[in-house]
Amino acid sequence: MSDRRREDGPEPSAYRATTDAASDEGDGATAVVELRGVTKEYRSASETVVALDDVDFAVRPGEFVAVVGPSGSGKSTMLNVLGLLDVPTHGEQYLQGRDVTDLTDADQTDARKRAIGFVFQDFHLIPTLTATENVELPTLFDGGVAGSDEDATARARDLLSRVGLGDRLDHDPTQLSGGQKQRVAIARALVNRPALVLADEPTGNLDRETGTTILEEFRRICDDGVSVVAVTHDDLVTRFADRTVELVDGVVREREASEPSGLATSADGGEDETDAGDHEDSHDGTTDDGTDDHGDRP
Ligand SMILES: Nc1ncnc2c1ncn2[C@@H]1O[C@H](COP(=O)(O)OP(=O)(O)OP(=O)(O)O)[C@@H](O)[C@H]1O
Repeated sequence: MSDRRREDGPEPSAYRATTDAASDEGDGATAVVELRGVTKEYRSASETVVALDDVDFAVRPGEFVAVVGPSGSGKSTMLNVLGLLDVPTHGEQYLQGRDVTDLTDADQTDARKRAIGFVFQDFHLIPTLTATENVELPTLFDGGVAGSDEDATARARDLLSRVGLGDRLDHDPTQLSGGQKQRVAIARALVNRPALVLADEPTGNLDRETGTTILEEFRRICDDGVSVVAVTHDDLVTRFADRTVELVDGVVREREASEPSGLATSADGGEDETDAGDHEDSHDGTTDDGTDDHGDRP
């Protein structure tokens, strides 16, 4: 979590609304989302696959958590459950302190729209809409920004400016680079002021340098109190995350900070020269030499 945010106190968030009172885990921290003893089984006539096996997992406000693990270990299943896109077979789930385990489909959709934004590997932008229209899209189904009477177009433009695309507002996705498309997708994920952003391989289609700019964007989001959970095979993501959890055969375990990742190194196979170390030790918006690495963006 950001030291800067703690020092600065409760500034109004540029990205998200104040959340409802959520459960206190006993250490003063509030879980944005929590799984308690969650098991997810896929049953067919011939077999039952246990994709998640008695998983306990909680994310605090402003925390950036990377979820890694081998193919088939349950990462996508966990992201779908966290995003209220799939329901646990057993166990309990809380969103901002509210028990969402047994919500109706309609209530689940409502909770998802109000609290969760999604970012995908292949951006999922509508090619015939401008960047601004793509960001506005989630608000169109709800008659505006969730829980607010804010003008959706103005909010979309503001968010695009915040992610460095103030000069690309009316471009369509075919006129944008991969990194720019992903930043549009991040702005879209933030439009309804979510407490939680779920990202599925957010750097998967990006080169290392562009991936770094996207991860810096996630860090800025977290600095503003929004939590990010990213499923990834990319070692770079784990370097920017506050912590990494590993799934193996549906069982989750926390990875120690000192533990080697075991993931692939740089995309070109060479030695890793990323500046992510600046972020590992200091999530406060400054690099080790004290310069501001946030540019003039929030
Ligand atoms: N709809 C489904 N029906 C049956 N089995 C499923 C379904 N979805 C996933 N599974 C199984 O659940 C297990 C976990 O799958 P999941 O997609 O969550 O893994 P993953 O870690 O995301 O894999 P990858 O890294 O390859 O995307 C796998 O054994 C998979 O075959």
